Amino acid sequence: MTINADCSDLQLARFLAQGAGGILLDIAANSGLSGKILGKAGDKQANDWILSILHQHRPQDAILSEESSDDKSRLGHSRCWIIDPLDGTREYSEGRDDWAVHIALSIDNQPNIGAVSLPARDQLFDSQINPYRGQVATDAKTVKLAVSRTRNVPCADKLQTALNAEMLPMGSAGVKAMAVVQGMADCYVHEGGQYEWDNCAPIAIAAAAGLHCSRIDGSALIYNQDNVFIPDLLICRPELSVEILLILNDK
Ligand SMILES: Nc1ncnc2c1ncn2[C@@H]1O[C@H](COP(=O)(O)O)[C@@H](OP(=O)(O)O)[C@H]1O
Ligand SMILES: [Mg+2]
Repeated sequence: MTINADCSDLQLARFLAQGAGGILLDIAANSGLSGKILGKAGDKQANDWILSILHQHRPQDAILSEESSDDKSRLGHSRCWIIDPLDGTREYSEGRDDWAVHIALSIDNQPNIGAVSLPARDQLFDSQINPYRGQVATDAKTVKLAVSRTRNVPCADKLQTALNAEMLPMGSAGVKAMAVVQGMADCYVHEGGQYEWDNCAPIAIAAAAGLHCSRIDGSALIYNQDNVFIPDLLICRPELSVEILLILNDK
């Protein structure tokens, strides 16, 4: 796979998400590896390839990747690529299809450009996606919540009770965020922590699609920070955001 030297940031993000997805599918199909060893091999090979392309095409830009050490030199840069070469490593290792590749470009701490591939589903999303048009995920009576399939999320339980909502457990932050973008779910809520690479590209895409994106106290999500831990997040249909924020912040 190749890409033109004069490609745009969005074209590059799409190329990286798709190419790394192909590498991950190939390793899963042909390496003979399984379980955690498969996950580690996939993470490393996808990361190495993404970094080699970024070094070639955007040598001046900073990079923050889950799979690379962080010397914090990125803090002096306006432009920082924020990468999760394999989000949903657990699900990938188990041979499931709910895992993703996240490629984001943060400019001045904002999640400006994003591409997320769901390679096992042959899907690719980016931050020039058509705007959200108020599509309804359900029969409009039952709110559907995308939640972690392996982690306890107390605030999702709170929403389920208050809204009589239906839980849709699935792996990967990217998969859950894209479920809301696609209208398969109405809301993705997480607490207990994530890192910038887990949500920067998904948030860039969800925000471009017109969805509400914030921390669960309603404050903004900010990237390329000194501390890359992000305690919680909320992505939901915009017309639900006021009600959901009130429920989440009702003490
Ligand atoms: N409490 C927590 N602390 C750190 N990372 C977390 C976390 N909860 C979820 N994540 C990360 O968020 C991603 C989605 O998790 P989940 O499917 O449980 O919602 C996973 O990324 P990785 O697969 O890249 O490690 C997972 O590690
Ligand atoms: Mg991740």
